[in-house]
Amino acid sequence: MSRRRAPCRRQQAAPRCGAPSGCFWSWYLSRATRGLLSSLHRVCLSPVHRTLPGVPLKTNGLCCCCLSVPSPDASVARVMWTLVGRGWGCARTLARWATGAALGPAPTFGAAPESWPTCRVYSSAEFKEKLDMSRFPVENIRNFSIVAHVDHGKSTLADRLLELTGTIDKTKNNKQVLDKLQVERERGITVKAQTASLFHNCEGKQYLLNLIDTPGHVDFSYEVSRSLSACQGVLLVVDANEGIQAQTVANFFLAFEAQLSVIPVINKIDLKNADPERVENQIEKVFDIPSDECIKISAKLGTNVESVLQAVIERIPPPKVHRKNPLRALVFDSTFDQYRGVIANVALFDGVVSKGDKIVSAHTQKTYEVNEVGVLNPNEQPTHKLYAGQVGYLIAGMKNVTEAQIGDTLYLHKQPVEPLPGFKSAKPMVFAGMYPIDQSEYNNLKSAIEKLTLNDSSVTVHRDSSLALGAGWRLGFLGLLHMEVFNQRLEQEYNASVILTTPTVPYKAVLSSSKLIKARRAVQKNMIFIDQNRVMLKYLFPLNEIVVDFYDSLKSLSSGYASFDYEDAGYQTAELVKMDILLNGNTVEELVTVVHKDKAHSIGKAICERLKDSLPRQLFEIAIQAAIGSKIIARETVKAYRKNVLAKCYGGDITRKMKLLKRQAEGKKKLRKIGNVEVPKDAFIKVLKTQSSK
Ligand SMILES: Nc1nc2c(ncn2[C@@H]2O[C@H](COP(=O)(O)OP(=O)(O)OP(=O)(O)O)[C@@H](O)[C@H]2O)c(=O)[nH]1
Repeated sequence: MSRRRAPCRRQQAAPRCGAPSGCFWSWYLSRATRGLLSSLHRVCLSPVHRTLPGVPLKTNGLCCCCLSVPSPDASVARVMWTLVGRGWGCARTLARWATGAALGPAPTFGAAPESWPTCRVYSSAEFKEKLDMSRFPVENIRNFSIVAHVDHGKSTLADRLLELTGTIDKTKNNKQVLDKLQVERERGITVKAQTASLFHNCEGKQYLLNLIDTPGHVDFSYEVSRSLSACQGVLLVVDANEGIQAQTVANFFLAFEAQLSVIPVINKIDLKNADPERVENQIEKVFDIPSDECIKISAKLGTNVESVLQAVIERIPPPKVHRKNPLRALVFDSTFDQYRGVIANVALFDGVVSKGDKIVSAHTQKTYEVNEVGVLNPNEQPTHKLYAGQVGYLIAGMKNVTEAQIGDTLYLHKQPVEPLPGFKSAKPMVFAGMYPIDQSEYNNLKSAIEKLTLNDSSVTVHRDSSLALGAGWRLGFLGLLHMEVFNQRLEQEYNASVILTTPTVPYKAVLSSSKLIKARRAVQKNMIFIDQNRVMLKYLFPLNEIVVDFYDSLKSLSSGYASFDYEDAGYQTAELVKMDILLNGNTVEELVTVVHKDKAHSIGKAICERLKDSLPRQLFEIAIQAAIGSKIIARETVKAYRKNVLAKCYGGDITRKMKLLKRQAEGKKKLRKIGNVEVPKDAFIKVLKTQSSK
């Protein structure tokens, strides 16, 4: 007897009813509760929905319609009809889920209950209206960055702006939401500029506010300068207690040179020691901005943050762009997604771009088809099109990281345009060698470095190799923190472990045996009094003196009050020496360093001591020496020793002896021979670590 199986849910006829009835919604909920609720969550979080009168958001992402009606079925129905009635096609998505129509034709809606708004059926084209960015004419767009000195509250202010515009919920967990990277969360600093598009309703007009939260530390200033290219204004945030600091000045001048509107925002007015009036005076004196233009806020408590939004609309001009011209889009940032390829952040200076368009990269001249365009809200939110003046993202099947250059111009196929100026390339200040711990990991590490440098284009990469550490790269960074963060991101985001060699700075050497070069210490260039308590000092320093621990020493000496910024002042003559490390008279190439003459002895001694601790004793004595030219400045000795692996084998079994000797021979393969001395790889790593901590 054949058994008939009960029809599965998908085979059951989906109810097609007009007004939501009990059975319709029960079926709907039982079938796709999870998917539905997550969809509903998005709907309710959508700023569009937020603007519906009488539908305020609740903290868990659902709107009050969902929460205020006792029965979940009824609440879902109510949300759907409310949305439909207001003309938002997202109800169609709900209906698709409700009837299983994602697998078949879209459902037809009948009349809504009398007390609810009238509904209509949306075609799929109309459905896309929700994300139709054409509803933001150029005059309703404001593109701005938040810039400040470290910890003055940029990310906290960004949180409040996201909350005020309904982009995120106001919950305890929503802190520094634009600091998305693990390294940012762990270190509590921003290292990567992040974009968010906010939809804001002001006096009956819908505004599109594109906000870029930037890092404050000097090592990431390249992120700031790039972000400013997509903006017409900046919020210059100044701590009401600390006042103007080094990066405040540096960032102001970046914005000033780019001719952007600057809105000074004095933050942390809630602090006990806050003195906003003093900071106002500083701002007037140093930047020549009238003190009445300063907005005093507490980003933490949300005090007066609405005035910031108002000022953004009133004081920052809309972008000057032409939508009717052919597309001209600047790639100002990009990331790599292993499934979708390169995701390029673009600012549109002219024209329109939509899914399906054929675009060309001015840099590579390659043509691509656009798979997706959208805005960051703050997560990716696909849109139908992006228009000139807007900032968003674009995915166009670029699978290779070298195809998406930051600063590149994208244009439509067969409609070439003059490329945008792009960006000045970053000038690395600190260099270090990077090697895989295990050479078999070389290709994986190569791919990881390529992907990460796509997201951090200020790092320079050149291939390098070392006899001790194998094939690797020579990387250039903007500072020591930048180097540490890059290394940490490699580990956290790409699961790569690497050996980083001593950070060094670039030198220009005149190769002459007789010429000695006169040393130069820091030279004071000028001194400006910002107010009664603050002074700005300018010095010319040897770069090597400041990259490693200068910042920390300055902070501890001044109890945290002094701040520091630097820029490249070109090459200067200095009394530098090349220090060799010798093992039994043979130079160890990996440990050759350039050091200041006065520090050569202490550094040489430390390296010799560490090498002595790391070298295994061998059959002969090993002399470890630090030398400048032919002059030995430090020496350590490793005493002779013979390890007799057969010592414990008394007579007998020859196979056991062979095994022990074989194991010893294998161990020796991991050693590098310098002259007659065998050096394990670990020894190099330990010594290089000492040098970097010096
Ligand atoms: N009391 C007080 N603290 C604030 C206020 N705004 C920010 N903070 C605190 O200041 C610290 C730094 O805030 P962030 O928003 O991370 O500063 P940031 O400028 O983004 O920092 P970086 O991106 O690393 O330069 C955090 O501990 C915040 O809680 C404020 O208005 N009042």
